[in-house]
Amino acid sequence: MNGTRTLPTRPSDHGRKYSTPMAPPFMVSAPGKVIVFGEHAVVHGKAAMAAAISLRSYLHVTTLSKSHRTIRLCFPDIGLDHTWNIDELPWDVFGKVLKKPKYYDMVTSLDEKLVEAMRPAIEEVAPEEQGDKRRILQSAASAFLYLYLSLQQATTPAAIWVLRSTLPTSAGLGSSASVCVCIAAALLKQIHVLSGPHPDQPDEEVETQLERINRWAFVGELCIHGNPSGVDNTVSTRGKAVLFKRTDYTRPPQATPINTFPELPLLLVNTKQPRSTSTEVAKVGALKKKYPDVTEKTLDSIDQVTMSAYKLITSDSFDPKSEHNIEHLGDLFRMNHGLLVSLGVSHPKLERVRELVDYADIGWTKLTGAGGGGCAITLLKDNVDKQRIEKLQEDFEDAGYEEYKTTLGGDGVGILYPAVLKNGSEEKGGEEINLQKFLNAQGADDIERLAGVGIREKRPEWKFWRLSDAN
Ligand SMILES: Nc1ncnc2c1ncn2[C@@H]1O[C@H](COP(=O)(O)OP(=O)(O)OP(=O)(O)O)[C@@H](O)[C@H]1O
Ligand SMILES: C[C@@](O)(CCO)CC(=O)[O-]
Repeated sequence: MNGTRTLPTRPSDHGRKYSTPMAPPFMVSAPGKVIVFGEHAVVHGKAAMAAAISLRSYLHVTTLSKSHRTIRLCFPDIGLDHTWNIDELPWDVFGKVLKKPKYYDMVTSLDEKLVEAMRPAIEEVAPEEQGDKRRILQSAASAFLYLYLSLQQATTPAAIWVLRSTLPTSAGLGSSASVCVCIAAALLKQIHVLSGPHPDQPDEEVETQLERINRWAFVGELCIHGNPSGVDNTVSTRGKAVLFKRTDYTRPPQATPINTFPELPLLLVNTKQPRSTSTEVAKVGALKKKYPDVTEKTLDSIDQVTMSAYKLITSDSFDPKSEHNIEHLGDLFRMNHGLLVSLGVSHPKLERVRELVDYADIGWTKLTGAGGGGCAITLLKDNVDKQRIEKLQEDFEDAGYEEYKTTLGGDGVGILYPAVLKNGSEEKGGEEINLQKFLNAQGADDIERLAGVGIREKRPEWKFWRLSDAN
């Protein structure tokens, strides 16, 4: 069954009085991330340091009445609009063939039998598309379907899922992880196994909810990436900044919150060179197979760079305004980038960013995320002349690159339940973000204006699972 364009309406779209006990439309949002140190090495059990950014994905879920039996996925950023008939999905594979995992289980690999059973439903997604475009659409659809079949029942109500992101897709800023966190959180919310979020929730309970969401987001990442370390979904779920390490994939990773993550003067530039994380990760895997000793040593060196940066920024004497400290961190940026180049995951367009920054002599640059294109981050030197930054920004524009303004270390996954904002008015009811409004938003600015989390203004209706020491 393919994309129907008309949107079924609920009995009452205007007020919030529903004539049936249907769940109201709700939203989930999760941030992207920058990896400050340690990408790729982290896939091989070394440490990585990453921070959430203010660019985010937003998922809107509308439950339909019992007369509908469809699940529609509408992900306009990537051109996906597909509808499945719920009763035609392979629900029977679980139970008959496989043991259905519990919502609290830790799933660390995909079950080939379920992947196989899902295949016909995935094959019918975007059959008219070819190559990379098809892969992008089908991988997003598989992440959703795998989680949907794992967490829901055949009796699940019909629904429309619309996802829009202010993050660039496939650019190293964790777009896939933020999508997977949104999907995992929304599915868990729908089956009523998430408590909160509410302000006085004890830390232990907050941890349980975050862990639950993160585990399933990781399964979504397995569908998109193949071999994720879990750092992206962990930062996207928890927000702020973490030092992450995973040596044993059958156990939860170590994720040490960095509560004192400094406000660093960073430029974030997208080369707009498309690439896929799974390809870049596979490249390093192949290199390690070919040259095990040398590659392992390179990965160990990245680990040392990451740990050295961690020690530096968590030391009591670290001051982001200190020229000496920033130079130290900058040197570590340069070393980390050089090691990534030697692993073969840079790209001429990323090297061009580094070159332009080096010529301007205003900071230190490294690729961020999987590389092969995508984004670079530049740590700016102290007291850099404004004109030199402006000239550099012109050079970036001339090269066809895009710079993003973002802040580091914001909130992780959040929920807006129901999808209603008061928007400064005390009027009863407030303003509902209905499906059509969400679909009509034009681009990132409009999405943020309509539903944005903590960027333009504090929106108290959005709720987050916050740990007491991370506020
Ligand atoms: N806005 C979006 N809507 C729907 N699916 C998306 C969206 N953004 C990303 N995706 C899914 O995530 C995939 C991109 O994941 P990929 O890991 O290659 O890039 P990334 O997560 O942006 O980069 P990195 O892993 O280096 O941070 C896409 O192929 C698509 O399946
Ligand atoms: C390249 C990589 O290290 C980071 C991608 O953002 C892959 C991963 O950790 O899953």
